[in-house]
Amino acid sequence: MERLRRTMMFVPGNNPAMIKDAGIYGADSIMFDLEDSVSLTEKDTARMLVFEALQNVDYGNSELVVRINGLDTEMGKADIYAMVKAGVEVIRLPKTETPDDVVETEKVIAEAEKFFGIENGRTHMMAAIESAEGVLNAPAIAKASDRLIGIALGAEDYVTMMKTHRYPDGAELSFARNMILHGARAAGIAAFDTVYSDVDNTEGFNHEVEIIHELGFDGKSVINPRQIPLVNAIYAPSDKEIRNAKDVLNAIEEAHKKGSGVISLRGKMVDKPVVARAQRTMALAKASNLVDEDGNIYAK
Ligand SMILES: CC(=O)SCCNC(=O)CCNC(=O)[C@H](O)C(C)(C)COP(=O)(O)OP(=O)(O)OC[C@H]1O[C@@H](n2cnc3c(N)ncnc32)[C@H](O)[C@@H]1OP(=O)(O)O
Ligand SMILES: O=C([O-])CC(=O)C(=O)O
Ligand SMILES: [Mg+2]
Repeated sequence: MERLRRTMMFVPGNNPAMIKDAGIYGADSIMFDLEDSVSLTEKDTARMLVFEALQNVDYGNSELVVRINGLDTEMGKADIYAMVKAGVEVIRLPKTETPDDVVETEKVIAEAEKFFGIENGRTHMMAAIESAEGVLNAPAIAKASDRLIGIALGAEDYVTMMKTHRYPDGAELSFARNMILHGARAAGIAAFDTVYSDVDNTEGFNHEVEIIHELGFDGKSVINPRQIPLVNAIYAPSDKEIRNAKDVLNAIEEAHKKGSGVISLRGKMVDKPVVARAQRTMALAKASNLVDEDGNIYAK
């Protein structure tokens, strides 16, 4: 089963208190930031703090990601070398415009792995897409490296360069979201939605999460621990969905025993894609602590 990445929490790389406690909120992925939440004068300090944390702090099961500065800045190469040395799981490339940006970054990552005697390919990557050119290149970016685990929308930069801003209905992001989602799915990797900056606006946040959940995004970048349970609640399957998924899995097992790959359940056809969706529902239910090992719903 693929790794669950419903929430990826940004943590400013120059904030020791946030870095220290980032593991206690249950984010699927923690993303330490060396880029736009860190001022130029703090870049070296942030790189050092994140390096130390990656080596010394236990973040449990959370996946560890670092957003580096791009290679078009003077920090990019030093960020990559330090994070590879520290053993980061995923390097997030910001403001990706072209597949070449991914390839160039991968080259430096591979160099760094060789330099530190680390197994080639151990450091994974993800690419954030934050401009018109990046959006138009999303399918090619998603296929630019085997190291990529996913691509993500960076909507704050994107709407700025598109000469608009964020609206409650998300119409301004519709094309970018669809390009990124299709690019990711065509490449067989994950798709992540962008941050929602209005931290106190729970209703607006929930509305946005409903939209991206319906579209099929794997998850969303978050900027505050309060946003994590809200995403998880929307991504958690309902009791009805869980019961139906269990019935589907039981029905297909019966069908397989009879040598068939298709069966009817309450008048609806059950076949391979329906089974795959049921398996995903059960995995989400387990990750959300809604069912036991056998898939039985816990009493509430
Ligand atoms: C466009 C972009 O590039 S977005 C990506 C870059 N931006 C970021 O990384 C911003 C990250 N988020 C933050 O800095 C903050 O959450 C803010 C500024 C948005 C809001 O700050 P606050 O209102 O002070 O947050 P809040 O009061 O909810 O904090 C509650 C607790 O959560 C902690 N916390 C808040 N955000 C984070 C975070 N992102 N990571 C880890 N811990 C956090 C706080 O330290 C605080 O801990 P405490 O109770 O032990 O003191
Ligand atoms: O990637 C994100 O969601 C945050 C970001 O940098 C942006 O929106 O510009
Ligand atoms: Mg950005």
